[in-house]
Amino acid sequence: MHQLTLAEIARALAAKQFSAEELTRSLLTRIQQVDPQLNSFITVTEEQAIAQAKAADARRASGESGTLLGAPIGHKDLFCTQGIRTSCGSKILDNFQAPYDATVVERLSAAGAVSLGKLNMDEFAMGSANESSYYGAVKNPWDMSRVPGGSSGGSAAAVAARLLPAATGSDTGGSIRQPAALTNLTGLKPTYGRVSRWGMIAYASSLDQGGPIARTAEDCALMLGAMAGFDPKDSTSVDQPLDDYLAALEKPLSGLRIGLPKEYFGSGLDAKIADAVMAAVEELKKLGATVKDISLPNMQHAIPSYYVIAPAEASSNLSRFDGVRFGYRCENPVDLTDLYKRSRAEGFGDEVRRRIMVGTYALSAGYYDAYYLKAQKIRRLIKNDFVSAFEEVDVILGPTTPNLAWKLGEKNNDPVSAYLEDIYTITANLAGIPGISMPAGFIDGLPVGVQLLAPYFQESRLLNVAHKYQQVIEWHKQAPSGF
Ligand SMILES: NC(=O)C[C@H](N)C(=O)O
Repeated sequence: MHQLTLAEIARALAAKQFSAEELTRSLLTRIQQVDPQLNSFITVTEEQAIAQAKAADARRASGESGTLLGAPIGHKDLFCTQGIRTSCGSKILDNFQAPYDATVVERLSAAGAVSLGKLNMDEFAMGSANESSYYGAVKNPWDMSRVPGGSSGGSAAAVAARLLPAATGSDTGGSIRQPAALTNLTGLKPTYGRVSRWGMIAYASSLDQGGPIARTAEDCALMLGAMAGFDPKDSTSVDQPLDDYLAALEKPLSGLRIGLPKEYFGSGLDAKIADAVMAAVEELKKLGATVKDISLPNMQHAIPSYYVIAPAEASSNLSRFDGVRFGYRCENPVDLTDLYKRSRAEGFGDEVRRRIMVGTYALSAGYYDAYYLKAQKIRRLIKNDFVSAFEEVDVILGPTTPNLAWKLGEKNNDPVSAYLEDIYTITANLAGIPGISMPAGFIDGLPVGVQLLAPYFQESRLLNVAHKYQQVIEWHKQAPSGF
């Protein structure tokens, strides 16, 4: 059962090959057996999952038939879940139980999805390796001595290891696409504003966006259909009609114009990854696509501007964790200042503290214009690059990451080298456009991802291209050995 995709599960449940309860119980047993080595879950919600599965079976018995009815999923542990710990991978929220469900959680459960638990992540989504979690590093099922990517590393590892067919993630600078690439999965970052951020703990509010991680584009379409849509509770949510993501999957690719930005193939890219990416381009050409060389001239400024904007927004967002209102409080504070200082110093990990300090500095009087404002101006230039590129092409294609999954601990003493791993993904967040990563082969047994970017609100186009590609290649069907 654990090898089935969401779409296959939907068919099997409809054909009564097994019940949602049977499926849920079998996956819960598998999680119990397999996850201790991987560490992909922070909290397994066994009782709630069985109750939800029983409810899904009852709904089906009374005539309902939604595609996600009874489908097992997991949530990145930054989506608030009522009465269940939502830790954000941090000690400071280790004791936090949200009083409400995030809109994404609510929508998926209304569709009948069964949540098996909360998935590990980099602390406050800050990281590309899932090593900054208070709950320990997550392992990559393709090589247990390597990282699964981050910050949605628990979501990626759990889906790659067939503990779950799909999971939610969030992407501020690549956190859905990069772990998907490093674990042979398909991960979609929707347009900024497409998926509600209500109840998704904020890291960098002008960049954060929730989205799905699954094995196939078809499954991402199923998930997105339930997750996306206008939410009056999120002021950045966009009131625009949803596409029929499933119907769009089958559109032929003849005439599709693909842009290959020269900046995505420059120095810093592993040559073998470049070859795998070009092999994917050849497959897409066979399906009728045409290819054009393009340029995104301001891409070189993306990392520096992101690493000003994201920490600046984080320093503001994370000021609410003060030891007073909720979360961790230090023992025996001598006065209020001591309470703030020690609760935050003891509650946050190194990477989060580093970013709060960088962000606070960037926003401080006298430096705002020099850093934050300048970074915002660069951001506009990056956006304009995409707008002009999309006048000539329908999608932009390149590698998702410059390197393969690295060894656990390898970049711990060099945060900048980890920041550089986001080079190809960050621009989509700065511009707000959607992006997808899809499996495109292996190098020395490690997965390679190809990234596709599209104009605003064209998630259906991305899912369509990835789906058509997945019908002619087999990469996404490969499972890590032993799983
Ligand atoms: N959250 C993300 O999208 C990951 C990115 N590597 C960051 O640390 O900001």
